[in-house]
Amino acid sequence: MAVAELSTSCTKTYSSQLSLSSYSSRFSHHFRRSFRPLPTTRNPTISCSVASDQVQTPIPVQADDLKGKSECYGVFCLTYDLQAEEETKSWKKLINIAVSGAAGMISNHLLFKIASGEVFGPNQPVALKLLGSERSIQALEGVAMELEDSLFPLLREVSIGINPYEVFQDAEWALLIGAKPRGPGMERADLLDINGQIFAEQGKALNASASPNVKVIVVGNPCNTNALICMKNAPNIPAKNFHALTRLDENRAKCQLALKAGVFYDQVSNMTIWGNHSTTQVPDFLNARIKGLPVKEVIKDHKWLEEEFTEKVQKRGGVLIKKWGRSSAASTAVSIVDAIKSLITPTPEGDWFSSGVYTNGNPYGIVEDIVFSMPCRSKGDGDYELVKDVIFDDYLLKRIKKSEAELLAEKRCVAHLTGEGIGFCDLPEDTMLPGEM
Ligand SMILES: NC(=O)C1=CN([C@@H]2O[C@H](COP(=O)(O)OP(=O)(O)OC[C@H]3O[C@@H](n4cnc5c(N)ncnc54)[C@H](OP(=O)(O)O)[C@@H]3O)[C@@H](O)[C@H]2O)C=CC1
Ligand SMILES: O=C([O-])CC(=O)C(=O)O
Repeated sequence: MAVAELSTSCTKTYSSQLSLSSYSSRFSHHFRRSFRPLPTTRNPTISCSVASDQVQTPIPVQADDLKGKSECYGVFCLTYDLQAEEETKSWKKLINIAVSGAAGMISNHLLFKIASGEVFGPNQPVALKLLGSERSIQALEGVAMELEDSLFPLLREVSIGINPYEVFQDAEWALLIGAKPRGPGMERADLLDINGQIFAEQGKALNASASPNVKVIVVGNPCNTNALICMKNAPNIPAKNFHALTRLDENRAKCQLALKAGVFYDQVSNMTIWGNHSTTQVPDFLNARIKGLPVKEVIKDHKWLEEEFTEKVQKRGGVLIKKWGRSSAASTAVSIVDAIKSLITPTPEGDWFSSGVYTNGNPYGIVEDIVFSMPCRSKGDGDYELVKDVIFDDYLLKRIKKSEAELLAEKRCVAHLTGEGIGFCDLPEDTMLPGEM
């Protein structure tokens, strides 16, 4: 089946039959310019273990070694018996955390938080499994060196590799951050396809290699649809385990409400972001609370809520890029930590958190079979339930519908990557990431 570009600039069809190489060679010039097929053969992972009772000489790994060998890295080649030490023998079983885009900006903040114990707790040793690419492998070694030099007691294994099937082996958490940023002149449809290929491949790899109950948080944009693609390519993993990160949007919304109300942001609760991590997202001021009161009772300027507040949250990422010259990385890492903690800690009574999750069985009438940000509660077991007691008004429903329509259009656009036929892109003109303006 041939790929055909249709007449308008944001309308394309894609076939699920094409291999990556035939796809890239037959597609339009900017795909050819920027497309990099993922490795299809298994490349070695560098496994770095400090969890058994042997002691080995550290051998630094050179980038060139990666193709042929599997070696541990520096201090992580040393091995220890955790049971032999008084301090470590009460620790929990080591958990495996896979991170893609591990040499990127967000990961540069996140990895050190995880390794420090800030995320999973002071008795939880962690293994970091870092996924890079041929492009980033040197940088990934630099990251591993910084992890070494940080002397984190809880960091017991580090592995780096460029093959997701190997890096995701036995992963209990997969934090999928790596994705191509949208470049000048690139259509959203192109971005959906390029990044969708990455997430289809990583879904397959998770399906084949990860722990069957792995929790997956997709950060790389467009994260809702990437999460859907990943999920569809991983049929052995429960659909409920896939999240698209909208926690940064929730945090941004809480901050703006606190600022307007003149309170500290810990007074803002029940903050839902509905929908897509894009400029159609809906920060819900109808159900949110300030000091336990409905926001609309505290902030009387409802026009501000509907217009300024909503737009501020939707476009916060773009404003930040203009100031900083790059997209939010530190606050995104913090929000990933928040998202994980929300799943491994019981949600405070009466409160909830937002996450982009699979819509099947949702109680709000949102169309099924998409990944949509909704209010969730957790018992702290890694799972969540959707919150039932939320209210809607016409404004909220209308906005939710718009985000839903956008996600349905994105889904049609990636049908070739979800096993649902030929992708057809008829995206709304104003479809944007929060970082774009
Ligand atoms: N959901 C959310 O709230 C937010 C999401 N984001 C998204 O997170 C993602 C990562 O952001 P950030 O860490 O700042 O980005 P960086 O540019 O610093 O890192 C991105 C990583 O993606 C990888 N990548 C995968 N494919 C490609 C490709 N074709 N071209 C270039 N790089 C590629 C690269 O790693 P490698 O070479 O190892 O594959 C790179 O290190 C982006 O998609 C961004 O839009 C950002 C902020 C908030
Ligand atoms: O558009 C981007 O890459 C940044 C982003 O998602 C955000 O800041 O919310």
